[in-house]
Amino acid sequence: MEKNKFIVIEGLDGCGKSTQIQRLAAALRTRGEKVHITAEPTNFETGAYLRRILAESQEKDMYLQAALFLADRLEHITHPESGIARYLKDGYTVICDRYYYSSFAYQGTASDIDWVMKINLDCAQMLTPDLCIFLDVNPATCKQRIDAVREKPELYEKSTSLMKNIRDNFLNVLGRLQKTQNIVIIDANKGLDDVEKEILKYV
Ligand SMILES: Nc1ncnc2c1ncn2[C@@H]1O[C@H](COP(=O)(O)OP(=O)(O)O)[C@@H](O)[C@H]1O
Ligand SMILES: Cc1cn([C@H]2C[C@H](O)[C@@H](COP(=O)(O)OP(=O)(O)O)O2)c(=O)[nH]c1=O
Repeated sequence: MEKNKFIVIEGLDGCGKSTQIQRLAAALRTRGEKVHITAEPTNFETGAYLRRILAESQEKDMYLQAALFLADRLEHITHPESGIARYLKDGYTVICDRYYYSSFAYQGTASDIDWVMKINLDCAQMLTPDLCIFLDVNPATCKQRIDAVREKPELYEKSTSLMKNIRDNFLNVLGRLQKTQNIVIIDANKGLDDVEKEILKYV
């Protein structure tokens, strides 16, 4: 893969995104690439507000949530100093922990998934990733991993059945988008080294 690419890593909470992003970044840096790691929700104001909603499991309308994630995403792309577009322009490979695919899967559980896709994909300044890798892990395994490290589960970590619905949404939406976007689904129910090797085949 050429330099200066926008790579998104997606998957359920606890699927291993953060761990694999660190490993991928290290591998790309060894190849001499400049790498910027980033995540959604962001640390900007809307992202911080969203993290509070998630941590406190606040009752919020799904359409409102989808709009807030979109607002956070727009700032994430366009922020003049630390936005994704700025890093890409400066020659970095950008690796992003979650992007609009998460809005489709999570906010799509209790709202109109097509509306969530429309507001995101129609958005004038929205950047299409060069590659999206979905780490597909059994929801029960993800739930066990989360419960092992969290005192209190967040909004979307409350039950294996909710996580199963989110996985189904991911697979549905990614299947639809695979026709027009570069999307790879990896069986990530394996050891860390095996998953890393599989990811590197596509990057
Ligand atoms: N392939 C794997 N096998 C076993 N444990 C894993 C694997 N990948 C990640 N983990 C563990 O699962 C937990 C969640 O991983 P993390 O990378 O934080 O996931 P995420 O960022 O997707 O929430 C961590 O404790 C991590 O060490
Ligand atoms: C980007 C995004 C995240 N989310 C949710 C998924 C996760 O449950 C949560 C936080 O994501 P994440 O930071 O990956 O989880 P954690 O740091 O707790 O391991 O935000 C959405 O619901 N919609 C979105 O558009």
